[in-house]
Amino acid sequence: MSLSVSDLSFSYGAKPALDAVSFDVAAGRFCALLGPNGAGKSTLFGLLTQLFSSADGRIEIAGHDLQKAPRAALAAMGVVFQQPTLDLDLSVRQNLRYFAALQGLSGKTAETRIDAALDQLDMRQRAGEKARGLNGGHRRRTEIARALLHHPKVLLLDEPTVGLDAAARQSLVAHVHELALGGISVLWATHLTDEVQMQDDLVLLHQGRIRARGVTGDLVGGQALQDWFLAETGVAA
Ligand SMILES: Nc1ncnc2c1ncn2[C@@H]1O[C@H](COP(=O)(O)OP(=O)(O)OP(=O)(O)O)[C@@H](O)[C@H]1O
Repeated sequence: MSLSVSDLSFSYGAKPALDAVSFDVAAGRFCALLGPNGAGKSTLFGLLTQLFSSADGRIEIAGHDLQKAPRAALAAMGVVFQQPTLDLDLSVRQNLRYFAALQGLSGKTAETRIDAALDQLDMRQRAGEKARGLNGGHRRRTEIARALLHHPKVLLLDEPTVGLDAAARQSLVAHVHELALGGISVLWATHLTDEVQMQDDLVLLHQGRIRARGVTGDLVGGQALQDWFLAETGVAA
């Protein structure tokens, strides 16, 4: 498994936010982490990225234990956080070059990887433009390209479509599904059911617990995902 989470629990003081969460994402799979506001998605991302840690449970990334071998585990992971993190005064290519340098990539290797990543997100023709001039969808695609430069095995995205219009959302969802088809494991956190496709893996998180997991089409059994989600959580998507 590229990403494996076992028995993970976390509390903010006395307040439990995650309770014995376990799931896996295999290579080449798009896994939607679906849950209403407050479900624990951001807490899980915080643990996966080591913003904080928990003594309860285990996280493995590409076979590396995040507690015991954090450098190897984190090196196998690309992350797109909920809050945008581009430098708006730099061009798309400069934003990627800076990140490549942080990863120890420079010269021709860096440029080749930057071109390849921009191609994957259909952003190569905009490489020279300042990030400030891009719309929200193109900014997000730039951030995803940047997260791919070090060739991670796992890509984490925390509600990446927040603030985007419907067309940009749809395009981003399609691009990231294509990345999964290329072999990377994707964990996509969202509270929006229309971002999930029937062939995707789904982890339904509600009030810190996993309520269901499996292939989306199998879980919903012919219902619309939105109706199933409402029935499972009592919250409209
Ligand atoms: N710093 C914190 N201190 C105390 N409680 C917190 C803190 N951060 C989150 N929580 C609580 O933990 C629970 C899980 O929150 P979390 O932000 O992980 O959920 P989420 O699914 O990401 O929701 P959202 O979509 O609103 O970000 C919620 O009940 C939330 O109120």
